[in-house]
Amino acid sequence: MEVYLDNNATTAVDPAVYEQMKPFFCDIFGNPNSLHRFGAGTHPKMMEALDYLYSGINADDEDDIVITGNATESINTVIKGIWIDKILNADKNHIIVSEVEHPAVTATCKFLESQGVSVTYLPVNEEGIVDVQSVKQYLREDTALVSIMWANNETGKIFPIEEIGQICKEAGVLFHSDATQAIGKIPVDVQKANVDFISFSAHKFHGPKGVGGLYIKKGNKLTPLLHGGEQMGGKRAGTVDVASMVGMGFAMKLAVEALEYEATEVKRLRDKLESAILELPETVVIGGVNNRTPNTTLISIRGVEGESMLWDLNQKGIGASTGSACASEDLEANPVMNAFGSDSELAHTGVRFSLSRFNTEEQIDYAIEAIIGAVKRLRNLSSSYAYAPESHKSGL
Ligand SMILES: Cc1ncc(COP(=O)(O)O)c(CN[C@@H](CS)C(=O)O)c1O
Repeated sequence: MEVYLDNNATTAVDPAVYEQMKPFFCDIFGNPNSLHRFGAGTHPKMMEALDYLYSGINADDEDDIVITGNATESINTVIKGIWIDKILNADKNHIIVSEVEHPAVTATCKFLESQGVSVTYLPVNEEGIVDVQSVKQYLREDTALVSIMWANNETGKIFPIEEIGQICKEAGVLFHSDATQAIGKIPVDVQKANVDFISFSAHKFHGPKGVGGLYIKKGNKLTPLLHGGEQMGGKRAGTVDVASMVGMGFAMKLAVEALEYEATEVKRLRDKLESAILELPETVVIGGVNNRTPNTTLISIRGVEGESMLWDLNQKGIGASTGSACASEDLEANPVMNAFGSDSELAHTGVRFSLSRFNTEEQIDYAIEAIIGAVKRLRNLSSSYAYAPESHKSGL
């Protein structure tokens, strides 16, 4: 049996999404910017896709949603656009992010630091989220942007976006949230959250890889990352991938319709898997079990190297990860677990399981049996592991 439990890395395209995309490869193939019928033929479904995207995040008609290549591009567009507009060409020079952001945020901020920008990396508390008051505490006269993720890709922890948005609004500071791990898992309402920008990727909610979105609240202007043709009103040059845009829009529609299923059935299967693993001694959920996206659990299993566990599970047809896929290659300690203050040994023991609406009870039962067997086998093989209850910190 094959069981895919790495949906925070990427999801399968929903077959219904694929059906919507098919016509735009060989039949309705015109360039949307062409004035003739072959180009105009793409417009109805492109407009429908935008309607689905706007309603999916409760965007106002006067707001903008720019179709990008992925969340990484959307995030770079916001952070580098603010750098150009508010720092290089104005009097700001400070950005606030959390220390557990995705590398698309942190690496971009590191680049800006190399260009002389001051960046504050807010710590997370024992719950794994940023304290709202710490945002207020670090705001400065020259703060150009606050960028805090909506939900963490490794722990699933949900951040207090509405409260942070209110603080930024009152302070007159622009607020971006990386919503990549929120859309399709929990409700995302850009009006309630007081965000100026959000970023997202279609392949996180059963849309195609290689297409994403950037929400820009009305009244906000950003120097584009990509210059060229007049696509997206000049906000993102380059011929639009029509099939992917249509796919992303339809995936958003289906994802919003499935939020109730995520909150109930997907959560039930995640809890079943997690509870079975927590029956084992010296296991703990990183960040605790509250206030998370319904599909995600990051579990530390003392005495079991994350990579060894993944190899063992892969042999049994199960796909999971030790943390974000983009950090999988390096065998560094998990930065999110480091942020929790976990010791170096523990920081290598995290395994992330992230479910989707396509996982079944049978698959989870199979995975539980395989995981329990793998843990027992690997602990028996470990030269350093001996069950000593007093040695394991409860919680992280
Ligand atoms: C919160 C967050 N923000 C941005 C991205 C980047 O998405 P792209 O479609 O690659 O551009 C991701 C993708 N995180 C995957 C791959 S590294 C994970 O395994 O956690 C994300 O989780």
